[in-house]
Amino acid sequence: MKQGNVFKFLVNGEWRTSSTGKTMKEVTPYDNTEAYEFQSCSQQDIDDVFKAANKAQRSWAKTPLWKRAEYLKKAAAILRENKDEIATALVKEIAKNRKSSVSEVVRTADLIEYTAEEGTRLAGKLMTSDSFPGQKRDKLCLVHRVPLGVILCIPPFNYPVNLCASKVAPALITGNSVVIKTPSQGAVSALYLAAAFHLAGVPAGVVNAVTGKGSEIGDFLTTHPLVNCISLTGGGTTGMSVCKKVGMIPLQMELGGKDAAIVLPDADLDLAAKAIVSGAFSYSAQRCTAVKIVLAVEPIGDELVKKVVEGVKKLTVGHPEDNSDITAVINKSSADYIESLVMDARQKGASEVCPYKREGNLLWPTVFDHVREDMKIAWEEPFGPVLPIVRVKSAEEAVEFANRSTMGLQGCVFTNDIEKAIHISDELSTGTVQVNGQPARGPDHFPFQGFKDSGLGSQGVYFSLEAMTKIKSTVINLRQESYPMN
Ligand SMILES: NC(=O)C1=CN([C@@H]2O[C@H](COP(=O)(O)OP(=O)(O)OC[C@H]3O[C@@H](n4cnc5c(N)ncnc54)[C@H](OP(=O)(O)O)[C@@H]3O)[C@@H](O)[C@H]2O)C=CC1
Ligand SMILES: O=C(O)[C@H](O)COP(=O)(O)O
Repeated sequence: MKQGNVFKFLVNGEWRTSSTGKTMKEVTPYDNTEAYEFQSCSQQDIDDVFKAANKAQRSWAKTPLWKRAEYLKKAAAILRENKDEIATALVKEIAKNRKSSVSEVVRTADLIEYTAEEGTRLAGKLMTSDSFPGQKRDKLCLVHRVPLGVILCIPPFNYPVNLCASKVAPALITGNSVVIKTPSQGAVSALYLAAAFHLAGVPAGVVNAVTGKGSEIGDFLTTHPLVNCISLTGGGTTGMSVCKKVGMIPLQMELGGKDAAIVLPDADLDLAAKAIVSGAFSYSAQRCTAVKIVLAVEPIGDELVKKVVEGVKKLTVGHPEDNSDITAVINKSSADYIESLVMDARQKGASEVCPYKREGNLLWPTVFDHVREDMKIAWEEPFGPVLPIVRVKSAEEAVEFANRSTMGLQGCVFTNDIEKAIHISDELSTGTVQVNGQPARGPDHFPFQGFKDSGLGSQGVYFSLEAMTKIKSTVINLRQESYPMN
């Protein structure tokens, strides 16, 4: 998959260099040294990839389901065998700490195996006409779930292996072929995922992967006539712009979040503080499901803030190879953006209870208390280690505040009163509400969806299987009614 140190792209079962000979280089987030070099795919390359995917799909769809499942299981085993090498790529490309990088690979193998199993159970159904008023039982409807065709899978930088597999595995088991557009930061990690399917013996053209900048090849990819579905995880701006450009094809969009943690006065504050620290700062808060705002219902504000600050002080800051909790954010422009939110909150008088500090792209975990709604940090998604805390007077005020966000991915509520928790869950405009726990996508078979600007459709193994298939029915019109008897 590479020539010298330069990685190739995967087309029709073959690792190739770009037709233009153009490559691009990627630097590590933590010291700006070269991480990898890979192909900058041209429109010609992309055309070749779609043609191959389109051609391979029909025979793949006719491959028995048990056999497709075997390929997936083999790919999962290959990932497990190579978890350390793939983790090295994750460490270098996206500065995820080593332990979390290894778990991303293992979690991905689990996800692929689970998808293989679940996919073999995805059955159609038989419907009969006599259940509808006035009808006789003279029509049998065979309802099948059929593949969509070629799925364009676009993962983000923060889970280039796992969020790629969460699209590829359900697509393959349901008989689709895939074109992976790797994220520019994280491209090699995603290529390793493609390589696992290639090495597992998946037929040529079924799994393809292109590399190149989204800003250069994104439009050509997403508007290509041979794309039958796009599954994208990324920022709201990217998602929205893709939605506006593509025609009438199914879309699965997992976009940004501004997940709120609502802490009620009767909550177990130790539990809440622990979940908030872990939820807000894991992988330096570069998770769509990170806790991005705390709404502390008085009078527990002071006590909660004290416990959160104690937890934050225990976080380690440094190099991903040292398993630091906080590592460099993805690039300079991200660090600059986060800093601009910090300066805005500082200037407008928020209390900096865990102070901001920066060395290059490494940002120390920062907590602002007494954040007000005129501060940008109350609404924006920093995608970096800065946590705003807002004091509110009631649960109703907390819900109203959270619902003013344009995003609606997840939210969480801490309380010992399950009735109140259910009521708040009913009221929050988010795809998921966690009770007494931090927001999280996993376990990966749970449904995962955003309301409002946070997305379109649902992910999660079974829900992705549904998303990557469509219903086809064959109606058998009988000359006489059919009532099977014992
Ligand atoms: N809801 C969820 O599940 C998740 C949401 N996110 C959100 O993603 C953002 C951070 O991830 P990040 O990777 O920076 O997001 P981006 O939106 O910048 O990129 C996501 C993916 O889209 C590609 N892309 C960029 N422009 C286009 C285009 N015009 N057409 C097609 N593809 C394009 C990128 O390629 P390239 O890298 O080459 O630009 C990348 O592969 C945050 O806002 C975060 O909340 C992240 C993870 C999960
Ligand atoms: O990409 C993301 O940020 C995720 O979908 C979040 O996944 P996680 O909750 O497992 O970190």
